[in-house]
Amino acid sequence: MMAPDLIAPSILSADFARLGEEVDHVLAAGADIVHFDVMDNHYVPNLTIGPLVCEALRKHGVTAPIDVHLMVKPVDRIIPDFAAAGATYITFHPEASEHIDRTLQLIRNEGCKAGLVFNPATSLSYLDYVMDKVDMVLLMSVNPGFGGQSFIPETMEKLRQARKLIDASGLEIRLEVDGGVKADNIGAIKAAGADTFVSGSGIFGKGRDSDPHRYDSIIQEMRQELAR
Ligand SMILES: O=C(CO)[C@@H](O)[C@H](O)COP(=O)(O)O
Repeated sequence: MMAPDLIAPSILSADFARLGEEVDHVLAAGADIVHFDVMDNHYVPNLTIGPLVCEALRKHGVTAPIDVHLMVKPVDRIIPDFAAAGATYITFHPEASEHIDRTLQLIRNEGCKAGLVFNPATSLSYLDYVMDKVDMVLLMSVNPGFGGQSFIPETMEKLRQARKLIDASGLEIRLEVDGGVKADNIGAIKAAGADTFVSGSGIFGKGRDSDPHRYDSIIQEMRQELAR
């Protein structure tokens, strides 16, 4: 049975100068979880935010789950810091770990939910021997590093394959998709098997407009598309 849909605004596209307020607004508008992109200018060609910002959001009063997507290599050293900072999910790329099984166990041992992230050209076979140690499978529908890119259509078939693997496992594993997700394709992405939808520019937009009601209407529109 499919888990309830979760909408996860990617704060990469938020106004960082007003981050707490931006997160409050998207959550008040009906978003379910906060997607938190960590880039190290090494694994990906961009540099973003770390555990201090995650902790600051918790101190600000954010109680919603925080879904930390680590685009960081090597990855293990930073995991305890994010757990201490209040991360709920911690996901990482298999290419960024020398010992995938160990990294997944480390995340769970730190009290967080663990996930593996698949770039568009990364094989789902990385799941083969670790399915029982995974709480989330995240399929990138763009190459990681930047917001505002276009959804790669081949992701639809990969989502169908991942959905089959998850259903066959009988385990409670979320299937998240990230990159180019907007109100006009979210319905088709759900139909392909996703249950967790990351959207950055699709929710925050490019204009960095501070009108919070904009978030109400876009998240409502996404919910309507998901309910079709
Ligand atoms: O991890 C990433 C990019 O590497 C994403 O979370 C982006 O932030 C998604 O942005 P949009 O494609 O939705 O604008």
